[in-house]
Amino acid sequence: MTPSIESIETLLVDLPTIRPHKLSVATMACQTLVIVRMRHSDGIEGLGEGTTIGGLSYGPESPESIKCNIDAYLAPLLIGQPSSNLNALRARLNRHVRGNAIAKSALETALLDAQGKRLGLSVAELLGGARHDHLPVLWVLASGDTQRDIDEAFQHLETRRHGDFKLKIGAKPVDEDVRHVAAIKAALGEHAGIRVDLNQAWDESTAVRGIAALQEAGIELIEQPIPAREQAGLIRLANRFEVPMLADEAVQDARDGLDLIGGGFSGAFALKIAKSGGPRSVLGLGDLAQTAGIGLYGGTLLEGSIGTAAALHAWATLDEMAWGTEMFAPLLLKDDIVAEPLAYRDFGIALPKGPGLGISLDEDKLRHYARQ
Ligand SMILES: O=C(O)C[C@H]1C=CC(=O)O1
Ligand SMILES: [Mn+2]
Repeated sequence: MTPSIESIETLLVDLPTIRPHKLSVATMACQTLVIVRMRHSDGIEGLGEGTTIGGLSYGPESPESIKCNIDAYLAPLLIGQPSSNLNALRARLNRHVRGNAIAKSALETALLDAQGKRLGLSVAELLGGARHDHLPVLWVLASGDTQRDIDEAFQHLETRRHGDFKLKIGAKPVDEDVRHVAAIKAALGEHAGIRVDLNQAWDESTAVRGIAALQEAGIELIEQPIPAREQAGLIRLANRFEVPMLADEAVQDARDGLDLIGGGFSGAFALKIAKSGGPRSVLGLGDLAQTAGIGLYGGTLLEGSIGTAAALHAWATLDEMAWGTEMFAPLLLKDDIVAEPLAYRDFGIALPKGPGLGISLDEDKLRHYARQ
């Protein structure tokens, strides 16, 4: 008998961060994971996860809306359906629910995890097979303090945990941000690549001034300097400067990718399972970018170990990513809810092995951190 989806449980899990994480849109002392436990009639459980950053400050979904919209709208569309046809289930969700890509990503992840466990295959194998079993991972310096960021960077270089760094800027006046970035770049010299992420903080004329100074300081990549909807502005900035632009919030899915490529964008794309609706859905944008010769970057919405593993399985199926990945968030959290933490070493992370995501829950930790 073909197995069917029996129940879908969602839990909000609050994990403290090891230090305040400061972005232009929010300062985080805690990350909330929306954990999905999807049970099937053959006794198999699939795990999924959705996250965002700072409640509603990053985008239109919050942890609470992800949970509520899964419980009220998405789960009822899946319960009772055959478990194994991911493409039919994706189409069903997209037909009846607009947007809500993070909620859909958590469900798509749980479906893939269950199917992998059922067939004895990893999620990467279900997606066509892994081309890499170790992916580079940078660290995000966002303590808000220049010297603390420099100390953090040297510590990660010495222990060979991270070799490149991304700086979160845009909350302070341009000149102050540029001084902060230039001081970190000067301290690290040629030891490490330094990129910045503005999270849409600047308008275009501020961006022209700021990027000129960042280029001069030796910064290698400028992520989402201006608002997501200003795609034409991002294309102009990419054409104006030698330092490449990385589209993040501006490129949610393949449709956005097509618009940017069609408009002559010459920078790189940040992929995120959360933006595109899951580890299978994100590959549409990945394939489009690779066809168009656009460099890729494996992005995160600061997922915990389950969401991070899901993204790694997707990234592993692609050609080598020109800009590596930022799948560091489990290390930003003080504790974990999985039995075996992900293995970070040699400036990167190992693709988890075993069927499905290759991840299992620590039930005690989950109970401890789950919101009542
Ligand atoms: O890139 C983003 O916009 C979101 C995220 C990724 C790293 C981080 O610290 O925040
Ligand atoms: Mn970003």
